[in-house]
Amino acid sequence: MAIIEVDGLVKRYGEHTAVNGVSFAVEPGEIFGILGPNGAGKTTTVECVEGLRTPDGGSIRVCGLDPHREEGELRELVGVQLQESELQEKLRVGEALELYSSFYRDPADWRELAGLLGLGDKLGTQFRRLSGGQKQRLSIALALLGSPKVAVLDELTTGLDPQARRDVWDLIEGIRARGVTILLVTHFMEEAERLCDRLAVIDSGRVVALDTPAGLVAKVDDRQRIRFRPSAPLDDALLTALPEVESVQRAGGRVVVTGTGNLLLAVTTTLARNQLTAADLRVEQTTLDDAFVALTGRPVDV
Ligand SMILES: Nc1ncnc2c1ncn2[C@@H]1O[C@H](COP(=O)(O)OP(=O)(O)OP(=O)(O)O)[C@@H](O)[C@H]1O
Repeated sequence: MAIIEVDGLVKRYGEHTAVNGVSFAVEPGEIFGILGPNGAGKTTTVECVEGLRTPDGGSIRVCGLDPHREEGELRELVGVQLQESELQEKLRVGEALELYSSFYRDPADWRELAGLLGLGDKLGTQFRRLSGGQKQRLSIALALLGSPKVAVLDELTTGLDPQARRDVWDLIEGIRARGVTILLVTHFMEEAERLCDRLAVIDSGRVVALDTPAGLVAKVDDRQRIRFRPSAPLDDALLTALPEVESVQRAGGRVVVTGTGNLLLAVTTTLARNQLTAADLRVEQTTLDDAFVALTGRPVDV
């Protein structure tokens, strides 16, 4: 049974419909991503899931509870990542963890959690003295203090350098391995591809696609492109005769073959049969970026 069920969610701000019939279901133990351009309605959707906003239509169940009506009970089951601005600059890491753990009936051991998140030697450090990555890890620790079944993480790695971002990804995978279901809002294709089991792409308040990262890419385009330099002049007809090949072009001394299926095997076998080899061979496939542009009509804004 799904641990999060969102069915036909509608949320309006005055005349503006920010979320217009969003539906998705998250299975226990999944990392489920919500991806979309700026203003698509991602944050509004997860704020409704967290019980922070009242929907204007549709229904939501999280661990079987209605987040709006049963917010008190939900607090014990759902961990929400705090925004940076919500923590006092002078609060020390240990104080913040102790304070926030007092909000839960059955909190996790905050010292152990700090160790797990690499903050064990920062307990006496004021929030304002932490690096971006440390602040982010603290906000994740705070989201996990109540030993939640579900963690909702919004723009998890925005503002982090590539190494800190990768460290946070490893951390999230570790948290999932402990059985926590994760609902993740993200702008980053690499993050979505690396972390998420499934993704809902939201655009203008609607789900435009819902699939695994690989499924989204395949839905949009399963074509591949191979580039190489042939070891001797090549007759294009050898390649265009192959059922896998759609087109053969030349670019800067290279042959560019576009096609589907097991294109690489078909092309390399044909070359070998004709005593040719391919130098500088590169295979390019449609990426999640390409899929996002095809689905929403625009590149993702960072
Ligand atoms: N409190 C609010 N009052 C009025 N309009 C709002 C409010 N919060 C969000 N909106 C509007 O609702 C739409 C959806 O906003 P939301 O923050 O959910 O999008 P988002 O996909 O999370 O965007 P971003 O990636 O920029 O954070 C936007 O047009 C936004 O301007």
